[in-house]
Amino acid sequence: MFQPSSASFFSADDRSQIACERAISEMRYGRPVVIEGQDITYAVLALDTATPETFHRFAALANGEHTLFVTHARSAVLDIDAPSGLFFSIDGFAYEETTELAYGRGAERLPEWLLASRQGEMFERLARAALLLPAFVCLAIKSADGRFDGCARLAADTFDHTPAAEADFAIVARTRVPLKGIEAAEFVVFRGGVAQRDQVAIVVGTPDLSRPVPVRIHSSCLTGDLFGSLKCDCGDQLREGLLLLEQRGGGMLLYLDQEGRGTGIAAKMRAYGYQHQGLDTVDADAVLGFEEDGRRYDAAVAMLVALGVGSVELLTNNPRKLKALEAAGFTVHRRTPVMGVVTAENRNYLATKARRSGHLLDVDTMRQAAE
Ligand SMILES: Nc1nc2c(ncn2[C@@H]2O[C@H](COP(=O)(O)OP(=O)(O)OP(=O)(O)O)[C@@H](O)[C@H]2O)c(=O)[nH]1
Ligand SMILES: [Zn+2]
Repeated sequence: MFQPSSASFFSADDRSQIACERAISEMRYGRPVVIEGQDITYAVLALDTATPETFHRFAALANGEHTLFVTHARSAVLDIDAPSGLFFSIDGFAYEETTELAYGRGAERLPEWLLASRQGEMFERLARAALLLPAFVCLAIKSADGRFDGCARLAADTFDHTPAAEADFAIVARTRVPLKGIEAAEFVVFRGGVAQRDQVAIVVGTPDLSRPVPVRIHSSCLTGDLFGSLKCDCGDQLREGLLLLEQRGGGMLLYLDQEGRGTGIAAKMRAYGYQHQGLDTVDADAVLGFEEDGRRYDAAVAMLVALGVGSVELLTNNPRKLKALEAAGFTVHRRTPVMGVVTAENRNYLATKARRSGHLLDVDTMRQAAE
């Protein structure tokens, strides 16, 4: 018979995990959340989902003591060196002025600021988990401050517990889905991670698990994968990758729910807006407060383990994926490049990835090969 290990359904770790999930959900609804630190407790409002009305309500309650948290990447865009981000004093700032300061290109006056300490990294991770821009209106409060009664609360160190949750994935369904040109494809659906979103692995053929398994780890790209956007090479890589797996006699493609390098479709479209103004893919993300590439591969690791894979041939040009798998204990037997087609529209994007993000791409050779 099942014996509960304690009198309560939830363990302490469960509780902090739940607090975190609730806070993320509340943020996406545009409501303030209380974050209890060892030294300071903050009420925070994610600017991405705030409205002028909620912003001004928060500001009025704050009596001018509220600040704007921005990340290291955003601080650097504003020419300030702040390793863990910083807090701007925004007393008297209107909503539009604050959003401009947080992720616009025309911030006219920089108010006084204070460096953030470790809490900055926590704010950044929270925003990433919520798929929101990493900019928060903050107010230091006493833990029992009645002004924020009813708000979701979480402990600042909650994220120290989440890596386990990020890697907790279970298979919920697997079934055959024949694809164009690939008769033997099986979709294996996993559920888990912080947001319990579903992720899919596509097993092509019958890979020999006793040998290095050909694996492609692909981050979702709605525009490229589905609509054939000319701005990137993702759709080509997706289809090329699957065909390559078939040619190898079997392999696996992990289709990770990491739109926009994990920033989400909304942030990616904002970044495209800045790219139309002439910024490259790295600088456009930085204006929005994002580091160059903050993707984690815990889900990929968990999926490969569940599928019985130990050693891989990795189909990628991205050395970070290689490092992530090696750090998780996989043997990367070899790396095979996956090339899309170079076009006038994606040439700069690919060149930026090679030049600034360390991708192993020789864009000129690719273009000549395509001609
Ligand atoms: N933020 C941002 N994301 C982009 C942009 N263009 C494409 N993406 C995203 O970048 C990711 C591309 O990921 P992957 O297909 O894993 O490719 P990769 O990291 O380039 O590595 P390999 O293809 O394995 O060499 C997808 O999540 C896209 O949605 C952009 O300009 N800005
Ligand atoms: Zn893409």
